[in-house]
Amino acid sequence: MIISVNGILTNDKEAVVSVYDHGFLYGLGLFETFRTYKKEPFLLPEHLRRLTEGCRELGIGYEPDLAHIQRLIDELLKANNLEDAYIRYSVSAGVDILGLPSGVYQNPTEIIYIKSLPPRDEQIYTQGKALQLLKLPRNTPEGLYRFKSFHYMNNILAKRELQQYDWAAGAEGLMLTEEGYVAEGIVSNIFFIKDRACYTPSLDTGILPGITRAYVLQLAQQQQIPTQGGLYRWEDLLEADEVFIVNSIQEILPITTLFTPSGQSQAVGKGVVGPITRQLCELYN
Ligand SMILES: C=C(O[C@@H]1C=C(C(=O)O)C=C[C@H]1N)C(=O)O
Ligand SMILES: Cc1ncc(COP(=O)(O)O)c(C=O)c1O
Repeated sequence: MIISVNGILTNDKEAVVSVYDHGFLYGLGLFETFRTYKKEPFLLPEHLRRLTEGCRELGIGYEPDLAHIQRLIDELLKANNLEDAYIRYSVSAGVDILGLPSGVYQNPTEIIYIKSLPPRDEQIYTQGKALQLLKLPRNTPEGLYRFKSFHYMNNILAKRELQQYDWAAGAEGLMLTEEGYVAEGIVSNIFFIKDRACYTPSLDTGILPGITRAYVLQLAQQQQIPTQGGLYRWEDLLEADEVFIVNSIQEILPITTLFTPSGQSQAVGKGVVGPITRQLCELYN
């Protein structure tokens, strides 16, 4: 694939970063993952805003420029002959001393990855996916709130646990906080519907403030569906009428089966994709 490294289109097999890049040395980097629809990146300003705020907090001297990124995305789509693509826009802190930094990172490394998207599985929107409760708790954020940082060890350990559950092939893994509150999926935020109201874990649980989470909350509010962020337990999902998960690549994914770590399973509501989930899926994008 052709990717962009500091604005230069590069064959991904030849792209290199320094061993002194603090993204490599200390995981000090942020990224945004989003998709394009017929060459148009979806919710790009919102992604750039989250990236800007993270760079500011971490002292990475980098300010995303919408026109610059849009131009690079256009070039990458053309170079890779794609229209609907998975884009990962990464900014690492860049080269600095061997040791923790003391000031602002002045030479960040900007990398834009691109890959094709898997074919859309229409069955998910009729039959739904499974959600596997994991034993591994969600770690606490790096700072006062969670960055979309390179630090995905907790997520990767969660995926390794998920792979132990033979019955959960294709499921998303769900992590709880240390206190036992519903947090988020390995790569998704979660919602549930009860008595026609829409609930999602509060950002106070330390979850990623997902771009799609915010967008879906807006969609629900525009449809006069009551929404609430709060502290919820696994039992709330067991008693829910509908459950779905969201992220910028997979959009809104209905959940119709819940699994515990012991393999016990339960259908969500009537065991079919619920009406509000269907309504939000139809409204998405
Ligand atoms: C982990 C990445 O991005 C996340 C993964 C997905 C996905 O697999 O569907 C979607 C968006 C992000 N939550 C990444 O490395 O791009
Ligand atoms: C842990 C986690 N939560 C939530 C999300 C969804 O975030 P977004 O809607 O910004 O893609 C992701 C996706 O990157 C994620 O990795």
